[in-house]
Amino acid sequence: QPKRAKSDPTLPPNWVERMSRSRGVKYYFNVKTKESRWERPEPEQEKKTVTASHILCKHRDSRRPSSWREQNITRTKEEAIDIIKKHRQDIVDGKVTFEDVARTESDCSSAKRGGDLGPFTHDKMQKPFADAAFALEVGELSDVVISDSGVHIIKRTA
Ligand SMILES: O=C(N[C@H](Cc1nc2ccccc2[nH]1)C(=O)O)c1cc2ccccc2s1
Repeated sequence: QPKRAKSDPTLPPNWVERMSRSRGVKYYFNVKTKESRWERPEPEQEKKTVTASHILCKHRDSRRPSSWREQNITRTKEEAIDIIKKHRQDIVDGKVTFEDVARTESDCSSAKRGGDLGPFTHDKMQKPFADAAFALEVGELSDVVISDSGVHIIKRTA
């Protein structure tokens, strides 16, 4: 559904506007919980999630230049970008599957799950990563994405 504006005039589900006869002013009533309140309830901030997997190649300037596969990561960011581009090409050429590459090559602990991060809302991941993941269609593979953790490619799965 479309993103709701902060000043959204509609009310969240089950809430109705009523008039208080005694005070002659509006109040709000939840027809489900029978709760009533004077202040207008805010529309729920939509909790849209996407489910995605990724392959991460860390480098020496990564936030944590260490991983399950390499105790002290010293490659440069440029080298990490080249490595991720090669993985992406192999996946696109059908030489390997995304999950198999993630399992052996990803510097993220999600490597154990074929790179699967599970479902997440936009606010839960670093912005560049979240922006890229939320821009993908289901099944789509991202371009190279740079975050403070390193260099990623992302596949949206749901
Ligand atoms: O932040 C994680 N792992 C970091 C590396 C990393 N940095 C990320 C930044 C954005 C998205 C995924 C990312 N993974 C690490 O292992 O140093 C996560 C691991 C897992 C494992 C399962 C599900 C979610 C997550 S998020």
